[in-house]
Amino acid sequence: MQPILSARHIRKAYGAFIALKDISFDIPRGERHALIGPNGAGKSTFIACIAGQLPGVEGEMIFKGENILALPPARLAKRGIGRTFQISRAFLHMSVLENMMAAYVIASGKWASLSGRVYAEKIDRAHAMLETVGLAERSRDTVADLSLGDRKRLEFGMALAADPDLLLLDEPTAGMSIKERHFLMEMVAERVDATGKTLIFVEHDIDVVMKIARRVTVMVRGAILAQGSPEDIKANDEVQAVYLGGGH
Ligand SMILES: Nc1ncnc2c1ncn2[C@@H]1O[C@H](COP(=O)(O)OP(=O)(O)OP(=O)(O)O)[C@@H](O)[C@H]1O
Repeated sequence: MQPILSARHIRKAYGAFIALKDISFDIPRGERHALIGPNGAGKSTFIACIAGQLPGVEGEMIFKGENILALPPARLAKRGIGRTFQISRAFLHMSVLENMMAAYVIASGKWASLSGRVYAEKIDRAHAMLETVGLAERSRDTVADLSLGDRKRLEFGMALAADPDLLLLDEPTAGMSIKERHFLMEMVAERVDATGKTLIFVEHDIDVVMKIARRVTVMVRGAILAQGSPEDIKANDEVQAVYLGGGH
């Protein structure tokens, strides 16, 4: 099967510093793929390259057969690439339901002309998504009052509102307790599989990676060190030496 995403010789420099040296790999449709590696390896830079958030990226990023490297984030969203964003400060004092509604309105691209029927339909979808991400009981609460774990669930639900084919999550579990991390990522995996999406996520917790990823790419200093199943990666001596063994 044709991969949903093919990175070909991706190179990105910040001034004189080369953050991504020559990254090439394929992601099959429906895969749950983890990017791991020590701090500064280039994981976030690579995610930002796919999401169209960085200028001056060289190479080719083929998504569903089209080179998307020069496309701005809004066009990428339309083509089916989604990522989570932190809920901005201005929205923290709105309710959970209002934030989810906003995500549906933004995803539809119809800002100004919400007819009563369209509005009712979006409310229904927003309620259904809150149910899906386990926040139905919190719909009237203010986002600022949510726990970090619940806020991440909401951000994930908001990213799903655009129904992306490829979902990018950059350290979705950062700052969470071990229990919350597993709870969030099990829900993410279940949703990704149930809706036939493809997932690329950056994760530092190797236990979460082992449980959630079907395949893992290990990055070190802007290059790929290893790629394989979570079991292969854990057993790889080089990966143990530079990352998993704790010597980083
Ligand atoms: N805007 C920038 N300007 C200059 N250098 C940058 C910029 N953004 C990132 N870098 C550098 O590029 C390298 C890769 O950074 P990146 O954030 O992609 O790594 P990472 O693997 O995601 O690290 P972490 O796990 O710490 O988030 C780092 O050395 C970082 O300092």
